[in-house]
Amino acid sequence: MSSESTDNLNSYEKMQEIADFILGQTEIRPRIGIICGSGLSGIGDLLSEKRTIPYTEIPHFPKCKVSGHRGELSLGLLEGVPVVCFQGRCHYYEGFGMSEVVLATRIMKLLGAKIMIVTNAAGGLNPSMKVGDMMIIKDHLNFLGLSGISPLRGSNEDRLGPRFPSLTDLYDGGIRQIARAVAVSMNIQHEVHEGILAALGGPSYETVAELKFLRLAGVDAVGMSTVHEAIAARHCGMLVFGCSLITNECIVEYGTNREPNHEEVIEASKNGANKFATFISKLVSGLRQQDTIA
Ligand SMILES: O=P(O)(O)O[C@@H]1C[C@H](O)[C@@H](CO)O1
Ligand SMILES: Nc1nc2[nH]cnc2c(=O)[nH]1
Repeated sequence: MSSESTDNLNSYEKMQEIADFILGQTEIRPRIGIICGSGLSGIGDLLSEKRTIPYTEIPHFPKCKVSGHRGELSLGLLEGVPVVCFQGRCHYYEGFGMSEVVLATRIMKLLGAKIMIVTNAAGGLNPSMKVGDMMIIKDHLNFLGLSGISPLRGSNEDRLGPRFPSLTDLYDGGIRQIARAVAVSMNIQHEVHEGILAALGGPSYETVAELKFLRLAGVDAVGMSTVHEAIAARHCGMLVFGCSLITNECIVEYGTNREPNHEEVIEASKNGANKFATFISKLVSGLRQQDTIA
């Protein structure tokens, strides 16, 4: 499929076909689905009894092309929990339609996942956040969604969820609590923040004026993804946990001669990837112990 916006993946039957194809490749029946952000595909390397499928082999599946995204999924056991890990995502700015952007989310639901863990690389706007820190997403400000660009636009698929879902407490409070406890157990609580993610359209980074505006609005970190998947996950009844790796400090002053760039984002996520992956795998272990995935 081309990366042009075809937005033609709304068909439940097509999604079921994709899910059936994946289920036919493995005995793993995932309880948790993970979406890996830029440079964070290493989470999938921690899986045992792993079966990896390149997106190019999956019927109808869009092919993501941004560097830092591997373009494959892995099914296996993480801390003994069956999971599916999407190592690479499609972004709206690439030209994909929203139904392609959230396809992985809907597929994990059809594979049987109850919880979605969604991750991304984000710019740190809150001055207390340093490159390499993590931010548990407490809530989001979705600038695309506020103007009607939604994965739920179009006729509703009732087999997935309701026409008018609520997004109150979208990022599950119980899972966030477990994540905070994991941070303490790893002695990284000073590096693990909790805050508001703003989603912008990208692919350009933000202007100084936009960042000043976002700061006034209470935003802690800025990204180009994640919120659409979170909305689609809530729509189809999954619990959502979101976590950002802070890959760059937002430049909120003029004339500094500093600029954000994707190479810096990838470099920072490479450096932070191991700790981030350990944090996510310990969270999965915590979810198993609390029977959240039963
Ligand atoms: O897939 P994510 O949201 O982690 O990727 C971020 C947003 C852009 O794709 C890119 C910007 O550097 O990283
Ligand atoms: N919008 C946005 N997304 C990012 N992803 C990684 N860094 C950034 C950033 O500074 N801004």
